[in-house]
Amino acid sequence: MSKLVIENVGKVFPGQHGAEPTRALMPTTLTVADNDFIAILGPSGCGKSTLLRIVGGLESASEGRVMLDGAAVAGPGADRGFVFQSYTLFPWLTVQQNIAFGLREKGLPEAERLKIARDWAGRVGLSGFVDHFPKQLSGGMQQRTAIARALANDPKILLLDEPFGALDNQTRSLMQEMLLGIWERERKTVLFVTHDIEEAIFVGSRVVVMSARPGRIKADIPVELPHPRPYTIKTSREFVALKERLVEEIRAEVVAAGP
Ligand SMILES: Nc1ncnc2c1ncn2[C@@H]1O[C@H](COP(=O)(O)OP(=O)(O)OP(=O)(O)O)[C@@H](O)[C@H]1O
Repeated sequence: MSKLVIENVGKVFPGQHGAEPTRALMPTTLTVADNDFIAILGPSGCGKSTLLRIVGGLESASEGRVMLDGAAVAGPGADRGFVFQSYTLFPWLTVQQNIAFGLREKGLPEAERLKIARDWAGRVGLSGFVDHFPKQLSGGMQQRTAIARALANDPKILLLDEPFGALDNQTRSLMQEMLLGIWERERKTVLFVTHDIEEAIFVGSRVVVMSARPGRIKADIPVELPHPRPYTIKTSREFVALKERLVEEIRAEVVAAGP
């Protein structure tokens, strides 16, 4: 059964101060199976974030509808876990308290919230940092915390918008492995927006390529690399062939998008 159905979802932003409206997203249809890991690639401004924000209920669609487990999405909710590129932790809370934060809404007693948070801190490699505050953490550790916070709530779907975009290459690579490891163990349904072709192939079970603005889906390519995927898979023949194909797809769109 489909976990998520995005049905002819489009977005037009009204023009500000008499300007023309902006079409950010052409009517787009995408069906996501339970436990799928969809990487969404596309040139800057093609509407990737807009699509993700509509699924997250942070933005309303101008047309079409989003169904999650058969129910229409009508706003934000704890059944969707969001992680953004910029660090969004509460600076006055520790790592453990940040991870536990969303669990309040579930009405769990504090001891249980903190236990779940400690467990998730361990799963993202932050066991020794539960009492640290965000300003004491590197960017990578802050994003580990944000991912743990999103997952601690046990959402139906995880929505990641360039979560590793601000990290250096080495950290980014470690974060990809961590996220993929969690997915391989826990089997979550994930929508993951990225600019990075290699990242999309490494983590994704499908790569969806969007066209230049206003975006629509121009290719939907299964990644048939086996799991578990060690980072060395990035130099395998299959990986390199898929990367070459995607470079061509994206290049055409970046050229079409213009400077
Ligand atoms: N609130 C808004 N009001 C008006 N226009 C907007 C708004 N949000 C986004 N847009 C426009 O919609 C288009 C799509 O934006 P969006 O951020 O979804 O693209 P993106 O593919 O995620 O880009 P990037 O990869 O650069 O983050 C862009 O032209 C953007 O300027």
